Amino acid sequence: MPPLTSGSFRRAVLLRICSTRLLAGHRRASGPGCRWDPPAGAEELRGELDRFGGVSVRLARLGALDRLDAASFQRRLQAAIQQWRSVGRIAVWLHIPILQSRFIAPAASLGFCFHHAESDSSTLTLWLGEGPSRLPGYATHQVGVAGAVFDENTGKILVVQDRNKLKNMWKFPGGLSEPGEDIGDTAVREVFEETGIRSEFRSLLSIRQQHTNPGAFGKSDMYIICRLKPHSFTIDFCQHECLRCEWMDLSDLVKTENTTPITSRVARLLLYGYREGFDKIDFTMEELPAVYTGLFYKLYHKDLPANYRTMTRMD
Ligand SMILES: NC(=O)C1=CN([C@@H]2O[C@H](COP(=O)(O)OP(=O)(O)OC[C@H]3O[C@@H](n4cnc5c(N)ncnc54)[C@H](O)[C@@H]3O)[C@@H](O)[C@H]2O)C=CC1
Ligand SMILES: [Mg+2]
Repeated sequence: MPPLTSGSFRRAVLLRICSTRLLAGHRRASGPGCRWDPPAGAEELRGELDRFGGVSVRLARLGALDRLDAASFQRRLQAAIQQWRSVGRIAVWLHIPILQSRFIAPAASLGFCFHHAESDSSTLTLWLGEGPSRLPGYATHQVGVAGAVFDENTGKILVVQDRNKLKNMWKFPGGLSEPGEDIGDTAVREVFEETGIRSEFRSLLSIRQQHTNPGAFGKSDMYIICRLKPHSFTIDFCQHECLRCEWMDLSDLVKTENTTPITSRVARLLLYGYREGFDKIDFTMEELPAVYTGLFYKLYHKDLPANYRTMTRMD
């Protein structure tokens, strides 16, 4: 390395200080205001800046904390908060691996709250900006999907009675969507798991939204019913979940009182589609590219005539 002149030495020192600040999230990372002494202990809690002006600290990446006790952690976190405040950070996201959960209580005593938890870690947040917190909440809804498997050749619909319910009413087989699973795939999977029937996604028929749902741990519940076409017909139902399972005349499901209001309504919708054409009731699906991200998404809506799809101006 060539010897440093006094000018280049000063630039090198400034560069080092400024890059330290970038790691810790300093707003005024260049220019004469760059001189800065971090409070003792704050340096160990290095975080990454996000594009909103918050700092994200991942304890799993900070090896120096391995042998730290809760009280020492609290002192370091307090010093770090003081530093983040002084440089105008708006929020702190603290990601704590489950095996370092001893750090949760000290963080909470400094004002942190839970944002969410996954199986092996929890994330706590502290709002440092002005006014009430503008941080977005975590997942708000549970998504359940049912399959209305309708055989157009016989006019029969696949229905089950739930084993674990207090009242044994007829309903469509279905269940909770898994993370990353498409709606149609959930319907086909749940129908197969509960009834042994193989089927294919045709359309989305209805969405119910319900809040403070006891079955969703008090959160909101989206219950989506899809129309499926059967590919097999021999029932082999799941004894754990279902009490009964059968192919029922759609007209009987419309008439029966032994069903839930939503099942009854969708049975009427299906009867209307069966008689007048499914295009009257179907929201079909198309996969489209997302802007910027390189990902794809599924879009559901009523059929759009070809001339409207290609329309470039209003005639
Ligand atoms: N209107 C309707 O016809 C009905 C609609 N739904 C909707 O269906 C969706 C959920 O469908 P499910 O068939 O319930 O889901 P699912 O088919 O994924 O089954 C849930 C499984 O978890 C088990 N389970 C649930 N809580 C449990 C606990 N605390 N301890 C042990 N095991 C537990 C159940 O026994 C069942 O085996 C929701 O969106 C719900 O709102 C549910 C029932 C009726
Ligand atoms: Mg189920």
